[in-house]
Order: sequence, then C-alpha cells, then structure tokens
Amino acid sequence: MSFLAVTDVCSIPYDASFAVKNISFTQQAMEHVAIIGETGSGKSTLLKMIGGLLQPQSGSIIFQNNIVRGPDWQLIPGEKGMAYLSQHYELRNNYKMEELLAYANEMSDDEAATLFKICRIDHLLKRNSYQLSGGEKQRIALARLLVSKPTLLLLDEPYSNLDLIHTNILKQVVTDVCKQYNITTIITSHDPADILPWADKVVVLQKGSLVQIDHPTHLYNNPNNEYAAALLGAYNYYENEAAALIAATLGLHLQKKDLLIRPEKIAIQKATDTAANAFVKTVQFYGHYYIVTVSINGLTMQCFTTQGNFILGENVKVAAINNGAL
Ligand SMILES: Nc1ncnc2c1ncn2[C@@H]1O[C@H](COP(=O)(O)OP(=O)(O)OP(=O)(O)O)[C@@H](O)[C@H]1O
Repeated sequence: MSFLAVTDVCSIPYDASFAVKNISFTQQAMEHVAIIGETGSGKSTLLKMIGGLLQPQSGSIIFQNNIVRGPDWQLIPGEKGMAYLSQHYELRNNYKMEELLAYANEMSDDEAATLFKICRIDHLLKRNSYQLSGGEKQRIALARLLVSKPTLLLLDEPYSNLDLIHTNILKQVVTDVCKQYNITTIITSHDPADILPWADKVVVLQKGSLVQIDHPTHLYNNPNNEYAAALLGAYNYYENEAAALIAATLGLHLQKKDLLIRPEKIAIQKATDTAANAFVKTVQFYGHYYIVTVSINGLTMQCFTTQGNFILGENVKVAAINNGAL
C-alpha cells in the first residue's frame, strides 16, 4: 500500500478552458515527489486537491489508507497529517512570532525549541511580521505548519520569491526538518535547480494533463516531448531534414525523425577552414560556463563550454560527446 495514491484525479473546471485531468501517481513514505510544469499548468490546483483544500470533480486520493475528503465534505478544509504551504502564505500582523507559532503547536517546549533552531528562526521569535524579510517569513510559515506534526508536507513553489542565498537556506531547512521528523514532501516548481538534485519522482503537467512521470535523470535524458525537455534545461531540437543534417554534422546515427540534444553533449573546438563544420554566432558568459551558439548550414545550435576564447564569426568543429548519449 502506498503512502499516498492519487488515482484519476480531475479538477472541477474553473472555466471552459482549464481543468486538471486524469492525474495518477503514487508516493512512498519519504519519497521526494516534484510536480513541475509551466505557469498555469495546474500544479497548485493538483496540490490543493491532494491536500483536501480543493474539491476534485472525480478520482480518488488515498493518504495513509484514508480517503482524502475535499472541502465539500468537511467543515474545516484540509487533511489531518498534511500541511500545505501556499505560494501566497500570509503571516498575521500585530502578533509576535512566538504567539503565532504557539497557536497550532502540538509539540512540547523542548521539541518546539529544537524545531525553531532547525528552521533557523529561534532568533526571530520576539519579532512582529513587519520586522521580517521574505526569507524569514517563509521559514516562520514553514515552522508554523510543522508544529502540528504533519507527515506529508505540500510545498507550493516554496522558493519562487527568494534570492539564491535564501533559497539555499530554505532548501537546507526543508531537508533537515524532513529528515529529523520523517516528513514526506511534495514540491511544485518550474525551476530545474529545485527538482533535479532533490526529487525521486517527477510528475510533469502540461495544460492540466500528465505528460510524464519519471526519475529526474531519466526524465532529463528521455523527455516525452519538447515541452518536458524545455522545463528541465537548455536543449537543441530539430525535425526532419534539419534533424538529419545536424545528426550527420555531429556524427550521430539518427533513429527517429527528430533529434533532441542537450548543449552539454556537444564538444566544440576551434578549427581550420577544412576541418570546420560550424561558425560562432554568439558567446554568452554564465559564470561557470559559456553558451556558444553556432551556425550549421543556417541552423543554430547551442553548445556549453568552459572555454571563453571563442570569437564571433570564427570557424569551429562541433561533435557529439559519447554519441550524444545523455
Ligand atoms: N480560483 C481560480 N479561478 C479561476 N481560474 C483559476 C483559479 N485558480 C487557478 N485558475 C486558473 O487555472 C489554471 C491553473 O492554475 P494553477 O494555479 O493550478 O497553475 P500553476 O501551474 O500552479 O501556476 P503557477 O506556476 O503560475 O503558480 C490557470 O490558468 C489559472 O489562471
């Protein structure tokens, strides 16, 4: 029996144009699940249905052997044992943080003190919400959910409003609390950096429908469509004659009518006129790597390289690394 089983779940359409349709997946205890998709693809809608905060039209959600009942069936929406951190969480004004945290607290004083330390908010308890930064508010909001001792944490784009420093702090906090308290987590995001190193299972949504469920490595290397490829990072995509031409240039055997190759799978080097098969169109600096865009018979292709000495217009040779295998 799964920890969570989502079966054929459909949302009640908000209007004629959008509904989440027939989503099924399972989650084991402590398995990290990420729900990804472009903005408006239905991530929050699905997460709220899982949390019992939004009534599904059909399908079933079973959490730890119990049916999750939507708000139509409960006086106070929300499933016991689950905690949902909204993208648009709000902390009440005119309360000290310690008062706010005391409200739903099911922990002993010692347990709560440990939690606040792990959440890195122990120095903020005497403050009011207007005295906190966005990252601090986010950690308080998380701690406020955790004092009710959930076993499943639903995090709706938790890092979307934070800078890199505070994102990294919150990621560490999430990792630490989940490990310390055996909390299973689902995160929604559209940022590959939130998903690829963290998730065990990725659920890809497009316009409310399921595109793919996969392990991040397999998904990154074998996306079911161009949309799924684009969500997880840069890519080059060609069809028909263009695919054949690029495959021949890179030394690849084309097995289908289209070709998807990630930029890091292409080696690029300076070349004499006779050895060259491309020329440099643009060079962009990204800190620890460069993106060099080359032209091959009028087709463009992105290559990642750590070499910053390519010159616009110069001839280069490009080739697939390891036969393009990802
Ligand atoms: N309460 C609502 N009433 C009407 N339409 C809604 C409502 N909530 C969401 N929608 C619409 O449903 C679609 C899916 O929204 P949802 O918030 O689930 O997407 P999302 O993938 O979480 O997006 P984002 O990444 O921008 O948060 C969008 O087109 C949105 O405009």
